[in-house]
Amino acid sequence: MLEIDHLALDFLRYRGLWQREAVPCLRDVSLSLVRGEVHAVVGASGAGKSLMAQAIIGLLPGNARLRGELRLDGAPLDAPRQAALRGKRLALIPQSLAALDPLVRSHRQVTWAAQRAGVSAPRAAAERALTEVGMVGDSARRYPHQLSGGMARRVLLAMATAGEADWLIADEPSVGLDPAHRDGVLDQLRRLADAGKGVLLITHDLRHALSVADRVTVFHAGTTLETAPADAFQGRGKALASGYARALWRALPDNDFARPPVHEVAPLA
Ligand SMILES: Nc1ncnc2c1ncn2[C@@H]1O[C@H](COP(=O)(O)OP(=O)(O)OP(=O)(O)O)[C@@H](O)[C@H]1O
Ligand code: NI
Repeated sequence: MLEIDHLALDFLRYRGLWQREAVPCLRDVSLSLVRGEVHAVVGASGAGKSLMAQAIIGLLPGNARLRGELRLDGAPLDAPRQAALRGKRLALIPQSLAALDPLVRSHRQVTWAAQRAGVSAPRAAAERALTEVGMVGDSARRYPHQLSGGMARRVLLAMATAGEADWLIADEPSVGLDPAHRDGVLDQLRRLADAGKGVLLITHDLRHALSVADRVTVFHAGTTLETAPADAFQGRGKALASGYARALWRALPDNDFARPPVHEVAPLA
């Protein structure tokens, strides 16, 4: 089990020449991932979802101050353990396409990821991972600048899966993809969970989350408001505990199409 327990995060920044102040970005984030599940985290832009992903994997900027606790299989997931497990047992599909190395062909980057993870036949693992995301033949040999945004995102997914990690943190893995490829990516995450991996799917799109997730955590202004089973999102949302989660659900076109709750987002104090 991968547990995130009351995580809070501030950024330290200079105010004037001498004074430093802490800018809060995560206030209270708790959720637990289990193997075999797709756990979606849904929330508006700027809510802190990517910071949570970076905190789990241990790749926060140096001026970040983190509180709270991360645990993996009951033991603290501290910085040395994150460094030891990153890319091996714990993989991230980053939100930013800039994570690709501009000077290296796609298939080589995927092979390196498999090598770093220590799999026994990295080339074959890379080939499999690229085929799985539909990058075959010439397209897999391109440099990042020769890829479309959606292709680059699929290469990042292949890099994360080539190492056969047990836990996969997918930060907006289907953004910018056409519907067929988007569904392909979501199906793949589902299959990985069905094969016993733990998958955290970060997305701002509740509909996409509900199409694959077992459980959904609703994230708002640096706080996890509630975690609900996917089937709690039905009807008028009476099974949901928070007004914000209900509002997100009812804002979907198939429901009331109520005004999206984005205007109600309170600034972080
Ligand atoms: N390195 C940083 N230094 C200072 N503030 C940061 C830094 N990274 C992120 N933030 C701030 O933290 C907040 C949360 O950012 P984050 O990227 O986690 O949001 P998000 O929920 O992933 O949004 P999106 O859906 O747009 O990806 C934002 O207000 C952002 O400006
Ligand atoms: Ni993000």
